[in-house]
Amino acid sequence: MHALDAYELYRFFHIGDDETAALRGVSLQVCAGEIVAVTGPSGSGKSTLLACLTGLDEPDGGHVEVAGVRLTRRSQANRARLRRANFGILLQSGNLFPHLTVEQNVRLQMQLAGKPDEKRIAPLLDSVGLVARARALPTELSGGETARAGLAVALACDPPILVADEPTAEVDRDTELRLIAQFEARRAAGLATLLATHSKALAQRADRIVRLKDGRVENG
Ligand SMILES: Nc1ncnc2c1ncn2[C@@H]1O[C@H](COP(=O)(O)OP(=O)(O)OP(=O)(O)O)[C@@H](O)[C@H]1O
Repeated sequence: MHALDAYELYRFFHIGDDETAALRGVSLQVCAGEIVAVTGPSGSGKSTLLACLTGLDEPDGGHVEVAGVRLTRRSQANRARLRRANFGILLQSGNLFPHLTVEQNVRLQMQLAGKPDEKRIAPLLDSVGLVARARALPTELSGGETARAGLAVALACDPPILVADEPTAEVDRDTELRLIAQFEARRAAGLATLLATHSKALAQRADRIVRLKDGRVENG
């Protein structure tokens, strides 16, 4: 059984009379212990795909299964329950509460999942290179630091599936290597990781690359 399965996803956006087909029949699978990179030019549908895969957006066609359970076409509450149980999510819209520090955001995420673990917070922040910024508020972070703080929140409960949009955006080479090590540790632990990225270095370390172009998988 796959950790994550998407079948023939379609997503259309309408603005006035204009229609954008953001996803046009995208299928993909991610197994436990696998890192999959989604690449493609700006506007090819990566973020839309990640939102549909995590149930934050509803595809217009096709469906998504998480650990063999259908996620699509369920109530918001059911989707939220499945999301909480299965995913750690970092999307471009961000996942940080603005009035809480980085450390407090991570702690809250653990508490919400019913898995408080004070001892894990410092090592987790260290693994994303943010120990020195633990007490900073999101408004005090750079773009790259914000992405890494969001990644720490997404990783807080060792989710079975990590879905991250541009997790290494705006980071230097050393920090990127540190984040790659984090994803590889997930692979070794048998956890699934799906990353949308423009980074060649990151994509090269994935087990598989899914290339999107104009809402379709190019190499499927
Ligand atoms: N809420 C929306 N309303 C209208 N159009 C949208 C919406 N979200 C995405 N789109 C359009 O759908 C297409 C795919 O967008 P998407 O953000 O998924 O691409 P992307 O590959 O993630 O791009 P980037 O690499 O720049 O983040 C684009 O043409 C975009 O303009």
